[in-house]
Amino acid sequence: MYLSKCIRFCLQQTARTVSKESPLWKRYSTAAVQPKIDTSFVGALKTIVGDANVSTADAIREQHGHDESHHAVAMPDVVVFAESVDHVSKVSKLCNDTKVPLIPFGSGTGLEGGVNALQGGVCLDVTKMDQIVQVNAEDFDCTVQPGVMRLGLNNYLRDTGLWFPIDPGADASVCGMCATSASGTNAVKYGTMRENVLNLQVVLPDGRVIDTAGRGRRTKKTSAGYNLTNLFLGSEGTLGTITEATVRLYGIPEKTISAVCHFNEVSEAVDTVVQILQCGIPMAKLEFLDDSAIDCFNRFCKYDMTVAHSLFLEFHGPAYGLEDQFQSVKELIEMNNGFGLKQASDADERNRLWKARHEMVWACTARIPGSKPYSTDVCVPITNLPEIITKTKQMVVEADVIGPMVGHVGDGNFHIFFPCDHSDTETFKKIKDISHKMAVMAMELNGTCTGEHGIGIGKRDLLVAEVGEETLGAMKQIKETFDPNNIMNPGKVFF
Ligand SMILES: Cc1cc2c(cc1C)N(C[C@H](O)[C@H](O)[C@H](O)COP(=O)(O)OP(=O)(O)OC[C@H]1O[C@@H](n3cnc4c(N)ncnc43)[C@H](O)[C@@H]1O)c1[nH]c(=O)[nH]c(=O)c1N2
Ligand SMILES: O=C(O)C(=O)Cc1ccccc1
Ligand SMILES: [Mn+2]
Repeated sequence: MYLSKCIRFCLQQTARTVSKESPLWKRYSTAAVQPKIDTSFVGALKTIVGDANVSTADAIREQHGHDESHHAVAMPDVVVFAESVDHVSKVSKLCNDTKVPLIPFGSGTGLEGGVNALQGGVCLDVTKMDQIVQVNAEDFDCTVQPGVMRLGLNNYLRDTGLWFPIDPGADASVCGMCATSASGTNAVKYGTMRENVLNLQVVLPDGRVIDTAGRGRRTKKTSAGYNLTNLFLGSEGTLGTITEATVRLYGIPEKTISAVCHFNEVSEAVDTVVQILQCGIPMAKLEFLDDSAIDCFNRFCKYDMTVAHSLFLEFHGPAYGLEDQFQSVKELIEMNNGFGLKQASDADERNRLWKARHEMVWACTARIPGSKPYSTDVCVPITNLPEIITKTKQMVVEADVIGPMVGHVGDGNFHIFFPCDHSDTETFKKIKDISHKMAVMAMELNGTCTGEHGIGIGKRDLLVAEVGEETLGAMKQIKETFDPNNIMNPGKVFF
């Protein structure tokens, strides 16, 4: 009760209603940066990284001025392609000395407008730094530069029998995934980036290069000082540029079982999930798709899957015992009136099943040509999932908008995939309203407004409601300590 009162109070205080006039924002906001980008500044950049690595071409700036989300394009003044840590360090120092915004760019697959250059400035594209620095196969870890993509890393690792399991739907850069604290369908078993990063090399805005756990450290455990690694996970380019990540790896499971089943009621599907987790069955993936999501991907991928609320399940492990886990889950599905349980018979069928899941974003945006995804991304403790899912589904039906529901329900995390077209102002208003109500409801249920996509531009007004005014103040102090000139991705996370 107290929590919910506090959240309502905070929301009244935030930008949604009182915007930057709030005393809260006056107290904590950092001064806006005025870009000073002229020919001599561009010349200085060229001296650092070479002429070919600096671009002011409109097409390149446009490409770097947005991610995959619906947020309006905001072009940087100039795009710089770094080829080394030294480049990143010198460019950062130049921007800091001249108070020019600096926005790190991974692969632009973010969903909260993270790379959009709200105040112009320099977009620092790190994709050319694409070396896998080290693989310590026996220790189950590896170190990568910021241009290494998760799928490329897994291709490289295949012969070692190891893999990196964190799997946001897009093929993102591993360091970009650090920056947003990403996760995906495998988080139920393997966790998110927070549980899987051992060390980060970061270039601070003034050009200093630090290793968050100390140079070369890659232990599973450490009690040495503050956890700076975790500070940079989810920092969304606002504290520094990540130039190396040391991440955990896992053995490719000996056996994998994938399956799908259906339910007539949302509540039956979600109750099944809660019971599977409460029984301690070690699932690898546990994904929910509602009837409207299945309908979308049947149309998009020309599938003929039963149009009903569905659970997509996967088990990883040694061959011994895995079938028993499946049988236990089967019983729970039957107890909750689930039907049509079907195991993928081979790797091809399994890939087909999961490809369909990962195509969902595009299947939904295809429903409204020209639309872009609007990210809703709430996460609650698992016992509160049935309530929020049921109420959210009701809101979407009542508003009569296209809004398929897809959830990493094994983590208490789910999305409504709203295809968003800004020119349809009436629908946009409805989408915004449902999204806001979902976030408030999640917070009232001890959850978060973003389980995996981040705050970016879209959820800045919710951050204070989520963490409270004092905690937001502490976050702002950290920001000011690392980035006193507010050059790092200004306007993101905080107003
Ligand atoms: C179809 C589809 C499906 C999904 C998703 C996207 C899409 C298009 N995502 C979102 C996205 O893939 C995820 O946020 C990635 O972590 C973004 O990585 P990029 O390399 O693309 O970062 P991108 O370049 O988009 O940058 C994102 C943010 O990180 C910062 N940044 C990037 N690289 C940095 C670096 N080296 N140092 C410091 N800051 C840096 C940027 O400044 C920005 O603020 C997702 N996510 C998820 O968690 N779960 C999911 O299920 C999905 N699913
Ligand atoms: O597919 C997912 O799991 C995502 O996180 C992608 C997503 C979620 C919500 C809106 C758009 C894209
Ligand atoms: Mn997701």
